[in-house]
Amino acid sequence: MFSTASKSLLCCTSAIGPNRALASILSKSSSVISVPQNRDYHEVTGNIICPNVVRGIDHLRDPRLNKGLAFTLEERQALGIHGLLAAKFKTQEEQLDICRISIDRYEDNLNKYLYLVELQDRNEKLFFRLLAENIEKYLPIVYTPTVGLACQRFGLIYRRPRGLFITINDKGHIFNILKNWPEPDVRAIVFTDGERILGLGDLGAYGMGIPVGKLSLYTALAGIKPHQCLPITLDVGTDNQDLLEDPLYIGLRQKRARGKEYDEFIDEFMEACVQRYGQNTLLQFEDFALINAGRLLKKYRNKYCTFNDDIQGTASVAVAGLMAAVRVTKRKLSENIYLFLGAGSAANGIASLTVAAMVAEGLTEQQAQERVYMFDVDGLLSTRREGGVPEHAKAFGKNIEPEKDFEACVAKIKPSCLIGCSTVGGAFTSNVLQQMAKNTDRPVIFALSNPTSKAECTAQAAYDNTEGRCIFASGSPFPPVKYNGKEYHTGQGNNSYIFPGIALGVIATATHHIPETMFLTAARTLAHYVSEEDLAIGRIYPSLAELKEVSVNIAIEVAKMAYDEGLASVYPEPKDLSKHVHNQMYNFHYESSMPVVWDWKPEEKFNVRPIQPVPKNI
Ligand SMILES: O=C([O-])CC(=O)C(=O)O
Ligand SMILES: [Mg+2]
Repeated sequence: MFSTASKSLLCCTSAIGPNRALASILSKSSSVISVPQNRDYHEVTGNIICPNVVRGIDHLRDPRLNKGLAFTLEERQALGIHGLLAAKFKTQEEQLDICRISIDRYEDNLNKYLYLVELQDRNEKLFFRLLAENIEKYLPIVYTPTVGLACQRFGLIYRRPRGLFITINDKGHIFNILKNWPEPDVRAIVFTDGERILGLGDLGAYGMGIPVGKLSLYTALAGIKPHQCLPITLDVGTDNQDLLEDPLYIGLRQKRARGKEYDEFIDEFMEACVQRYGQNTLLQFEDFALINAGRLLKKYRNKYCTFNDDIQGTASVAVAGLMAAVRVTKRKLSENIYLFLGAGSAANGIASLTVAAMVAEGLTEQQAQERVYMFDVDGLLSTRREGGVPEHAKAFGKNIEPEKDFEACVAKIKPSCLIGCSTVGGAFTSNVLQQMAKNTDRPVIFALSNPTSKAECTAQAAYDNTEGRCIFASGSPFPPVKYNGKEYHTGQGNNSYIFPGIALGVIATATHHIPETMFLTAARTLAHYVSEEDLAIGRIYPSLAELKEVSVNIAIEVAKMAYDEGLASVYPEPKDLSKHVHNQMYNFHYESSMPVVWDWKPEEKFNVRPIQPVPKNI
């Protein structure tokens, strides 16, 4: 049986390229350098290029070296590629124009996605510069929401592999697989087990698009060098029956490993990562299901340099939005009543960080928790309901009358902030939204589930049903809203405002673990970026165009905190942290490929004695 995903036909660009393995097998941990004999291999790892093992044509075939028509005449001749390119010499700017024109020709976003994937495989610097300079335009393609579609269609669009697939069958050998990754200087690994891909559910090995997309933002937004980033999918099977029957499915065709087998696998993975790349390697959990996300974070957070983006990154961006909204509602965080739809990892992460922010305003933890309500598939989290309150959300259960009807709940509890983390598209009905408008003068409404189809309501619906009085944010982008003759540009409360900056700060200081307070620092830094102009057009986040600046500033604040709290391992502490952070960053512009030539004068300072006759039979 074909899944819906694989049945739909696609017209796509070709991304086929030579599938050559890259050269260096240089393991930090073993400090053994082995240079493969295969002539097709060459030594290009990270910033290090060994010219004696890079053949001329590799400068065109290797995406990290390729500049296409931007190679100068001198470079073409010196590298032995003259004649392999058309006569025209182009600047990177001219190439960027061509890229934009080419992408604009596609109407279908998935084809735009494929063009960009192919560009990344062909010319890395051009890809990242294009993305970094056109964030508003291309972020929704390489990232949410289009990346969600790409994951659903992954079996069809899978061409050149990117990242590592480690399966449950590799248990006992994970370190050996990590050794196959050619880059010796990985600083950050984003990994998923594919069980909760955005709001789309269990996509198994098709989830690989997510770590790849997240790491594209590491580079484009925070300038983390591409060779320092490694995307990994942990393939432990899938419980998605549709995929198990999909002939195009590329993952293990078996049910998910669970329990002891799964836990041992993740334990081995975490340990193998630090064994291969060092104790300070940043390990970002992405799109794990509720049953694993929270407990694994708790298990590893003080042992490794790790965080869960869906819990902590999402929490940080949501709290930043709530902080910025204070300037409009004139209500302190501790004066709101919060109702969450969904009581999963994202909801609990946001709720906990909001509690921390309310405590910072002067409430006790208990007083702060009393202001937070949650509603899940079984209704309001009431200690009196059948089955009680799930363990992971215990802090937010209330001793009140159970309620299974969400609309009734919104009327009864009268929240001033409604936060959707339910993955139920359209769950904020007109009635719910109208009730929010009755509850308070300026209701805060966040529809955070991704991608767009899973958002709890659209931006337009939120404005239409609250007489334009709401403060709205969503996880996926929405087009501008028109209300009462005015246009509003609502913000995207997506963790992309947070994780690249956190990662840069952590990497630049080699922080050995990441405390919760770092996410509060990131939230405050982000909230400071929201200008009066942003608020005037309905946006409680800075524009996506400012994402790079925001990310670098989050990194600097995180770096400061790492030193203040004794978490950094880069010593001595740099005098100028901002400069230190900037110094680590990727250069999006082409650099010269000319061999470096320098003066070298052999000096014969000594009078060498004449060669003596060599005695025989020695
Ligand atoms: O990827 C995104 O857009 C945000 C996120 O982490 C999720 O929804 O899981
Ligand atoms: Mg996620």
